[in-house]
Amino acid sequence: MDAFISRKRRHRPTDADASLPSIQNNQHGDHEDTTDFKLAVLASLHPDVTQDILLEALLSSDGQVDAASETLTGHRTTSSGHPKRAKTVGHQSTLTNLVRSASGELPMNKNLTKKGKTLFLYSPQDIETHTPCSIIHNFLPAEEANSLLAELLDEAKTFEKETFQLFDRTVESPHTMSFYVDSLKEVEEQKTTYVYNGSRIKDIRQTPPKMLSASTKVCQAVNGEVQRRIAQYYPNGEKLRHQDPKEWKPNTAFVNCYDGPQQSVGYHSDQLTYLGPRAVIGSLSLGVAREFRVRKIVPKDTNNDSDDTSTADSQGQISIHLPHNSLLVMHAEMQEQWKHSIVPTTAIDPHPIAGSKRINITYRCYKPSFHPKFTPKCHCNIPTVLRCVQRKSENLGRYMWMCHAGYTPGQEGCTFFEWAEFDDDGEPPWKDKVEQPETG
Ligand SMILES: O=C(O)CCC(=O)C(=O)O
Ligand SMILES: [Fe+2]
Repeated sequence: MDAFISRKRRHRPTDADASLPSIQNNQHGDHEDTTDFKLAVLASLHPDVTQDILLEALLSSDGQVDAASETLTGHRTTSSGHPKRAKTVGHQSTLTNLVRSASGELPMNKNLTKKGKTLFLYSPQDIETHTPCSIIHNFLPAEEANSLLAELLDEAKTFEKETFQLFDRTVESPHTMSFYVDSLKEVEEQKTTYVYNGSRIKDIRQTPPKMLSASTKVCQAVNGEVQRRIAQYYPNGEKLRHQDPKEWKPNTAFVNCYDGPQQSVGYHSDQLTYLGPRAVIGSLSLGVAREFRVRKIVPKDTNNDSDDTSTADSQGQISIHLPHNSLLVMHAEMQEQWKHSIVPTTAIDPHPIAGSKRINITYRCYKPSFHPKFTPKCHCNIPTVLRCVQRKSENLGRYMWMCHAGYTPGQEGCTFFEWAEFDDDGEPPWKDKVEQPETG
């Protein structure tokens, strides 16, 4: 997984400030001082406390993270001594029949979530109709899924939590992870060239055999799903602007391990720096089933107070059930406009092989033209991070290159900011300098 959170920059006025959009942090990515960011901070400091309790504490502390944290330290458990339980209002249903229009068209934009509510979806049809994701259950042959799970449980014994600097504290991610590339040469290159939140990832490994062979199947399935998505859901059956028309070929993966029901990852969008705009991600779940929550990012200056319940607002969320051996495809509209998370829960059904653990592999396609030797460098001489304006209507959807050195403990960032431009296929202006790998 990418850095699941990054610290808020100390504000220093810049020339770009006038036009600087308010941005969101994300995993392998971005937040700033949004409620999500504060909730993620609190979740890191209080991993045993449920999201709604965190939110309550934050609200009663006027949005002050430190004050909310103190409240939670005093009230971590109920009088019975048990951690407080979520009071999430949820409902589960098969919605397909309910929402299909008379013409049989799939009403993609008719979101059914409502402020403060969670809609639980299980069927592939419901999931692809109401979220930018599609899912394939029982993806690998059962034996293959089990042996891949065993291989990764073994790997996960030595996974570590990611640590990052947050104000004066060093905070740990609420689960463990490692990063995989397919060859030793790429391991070396990652160690010396690629930058994540201003520093290098320490634990980079070579993809083990079963994960590598699963990757071939993931590749085929994801490309099939992408083509189907374009044909069935996108306007005029055409790919999105900035979406890469070429075959999606995974060459890197974050493997996450969630050990027990309380391990989680906060709301984030995945970082696009090395994937480019409109990225597609294939996410294979193994072991204990968990809930994957998604929610649409609503620009801040949009009026969210209306009673229009057909529009997903910044609070309403959709929960996608991710059982063992399911492949979730996050499509090209996901990272720019939606956030996702794995929420802590109070109970799980143990898995016969994994016990209380869930393993998740997010297969990604790092693109040659987004190699850090090509992307803009900031004044600190560090390759910059690619972000998308997600919250402000002004400049919504525009991309920008920014310094991310300040996210590393002990390091100060600079004020570098540059709008990022891409052609219709998501290629940057320097694409002609880049040697493209052979396709096929
Ligand atoms: O565990 C999951 O399903 C999601 C992980 C994730 O969001 C990530 O690695 O970026
Ligand atoms: Fe993610």
